Amino acid sequence: MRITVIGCGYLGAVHAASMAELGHDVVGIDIDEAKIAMLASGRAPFYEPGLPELLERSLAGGRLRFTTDMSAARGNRIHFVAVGTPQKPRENAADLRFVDAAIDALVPWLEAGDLVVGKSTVPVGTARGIADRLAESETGASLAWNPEFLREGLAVKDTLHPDRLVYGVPDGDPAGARQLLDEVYAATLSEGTPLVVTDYETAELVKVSANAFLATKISFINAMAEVCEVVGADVTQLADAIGYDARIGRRFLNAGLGFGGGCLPKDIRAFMARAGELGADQALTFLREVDRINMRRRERAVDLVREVLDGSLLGRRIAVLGLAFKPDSDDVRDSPALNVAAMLSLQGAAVICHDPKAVPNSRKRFPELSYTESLDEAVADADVVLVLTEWGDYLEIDPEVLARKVANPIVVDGRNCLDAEAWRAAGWRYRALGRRRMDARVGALV
Ligand SMILES: NC(=O)C1=CN([C@@H]2O[C@H](COP(=O)(O)OP(=O)(O)OC[C@H]3O[C@@H](n4cnc5c(N)ncnc54)[C@H](O)[C@@H]3O)[C@@H](O)[C@H]2O)C=CC1
Ligand SMILES: O=C(O)[C@H]1O[C@H](OP(=O)(O)OP(=O)(O)OC[C@H]2O[C@@H](n3ccc(=O)[nH]c3=O)[C@H](O)[C@@H]2O)[C@H](O)[C@@H](O)[C@@H]1O
Repeated sequence: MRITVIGCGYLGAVHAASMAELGHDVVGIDIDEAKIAMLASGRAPFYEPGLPELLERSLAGGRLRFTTDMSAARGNRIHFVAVGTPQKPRENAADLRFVDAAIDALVPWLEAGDLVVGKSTVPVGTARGIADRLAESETGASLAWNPEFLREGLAVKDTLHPDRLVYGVPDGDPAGARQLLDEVYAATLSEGTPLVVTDYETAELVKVSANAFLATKISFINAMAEVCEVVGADVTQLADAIGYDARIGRRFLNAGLGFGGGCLPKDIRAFMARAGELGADQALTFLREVDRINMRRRERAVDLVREVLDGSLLGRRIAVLGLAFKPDSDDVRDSPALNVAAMLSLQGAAVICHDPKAVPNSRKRFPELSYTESLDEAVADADVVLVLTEWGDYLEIDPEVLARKVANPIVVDGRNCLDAEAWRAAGWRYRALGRRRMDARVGALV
């Protein structure tokens, strides 16, 4: 099948390379010339495990190319739209400018029988509006909505082997969108991947409600962490214990700094905004609380650092390990870690930041912070070490070795990811969000 993918960011680049991996003939189109130049030369413009290998294979095999020229869409049968839908400045609503511009640019190249397939995350009602525009264009092209559920860091696996596929198609599916999409995803469907074929609105809502549920689950456990902090209980044991109940499940119950990234925060806000426009805002007021609980975690982390430094941040040397919003990604969009680093710096601390992959993006976002690519340099003479993103590199740190490099062996585990007992045994004062205070030096609860 000849396929266009419009928008080659975290979603689109992986989607284009994965479609080529499935054997299709794919052209990826983006307005960002630098990004396209990198992709065309086989380099991923962001860190995503497995993507460089996919790019290399498909580019060499001639099944994949990249361009900024929309006319390359001509003659293709399927046109995926994977452009950004960020939060509007100073508003909760999604900014649909990029989707509108992509459709405008695509329409002149569409032909009868073509299928435009929305993948971007959009407010419910967007697809029907685009379908109407396509109908007015008299190109004979039609629309399906096929939301994407991939996770950064696992994007290639999630695209090639998703938990489910969802197709939003018009009533009666006159253009045979389902059949075309079944051809696109034939290899995936042959693995028994569950498929939900539904209307546009349900497809759009499946996407945002899935993200809203995940955000709610994280904020639920972080609300429990707040209570644990007050009574001296341990949220990680609590999560383990409730997670054994199959109805609850342990996944997405990791308490800590909360959720960030280019999707969960903006998606729950856009969902609330859309519900408000539809007069259904009461249904989603709980998401406001989910957002607030989430943002409070960042402030709590700053308070905890101040607490372990006996009340004063001024001039104190703080090693921040981890800047990406999650491990195995270089994405710092709405990153809790970077946000905490910036807050500490603003409050007068001498912050030095390390991340295995996200330093360049962090530097662009906050040039005023100090960065290093060397873990040793980051922790040298630190008054406190913060682990804010649970990269594998940090989980492998030997606390005994690290203790010899810092000024004070104090660690704040913002992700509840370290082996607390091992760090305490190595002489560290270990503190974490949502867990009781235990000071190795006095060997008791403090
Ligand atoms: N990042 C992720 O893990 C996932 C993202 N999504 C959704 O996918 C969409 C894209 O997200 P990301 O890839 O993260 O964003 P991104 O910002 O990394 O990529 C968006 C790309 O679209 C390009 N673009 C903007 N206007 C264009 C136009 N008129 N023509 C061609 N290209 C254009 C930009 O230059 C950029 O490269 C969003 O709606 C997001 O919510 C959905 C699932 C997963
Ligand atoms: O719409 C999207 O873009 C994507 O958003 C999320 O994927 P992603 O943002 O890549 O990352 P997640 O693994 O969901 O993590 C999101 C944030 O929640 C945090 N998190 C996750 C799990 C947890 O238990 N606790 C927790 O704080 C992570 O640290 C991270 O900051 C969803 O998981 C994907 O299904 C969805 O496609």
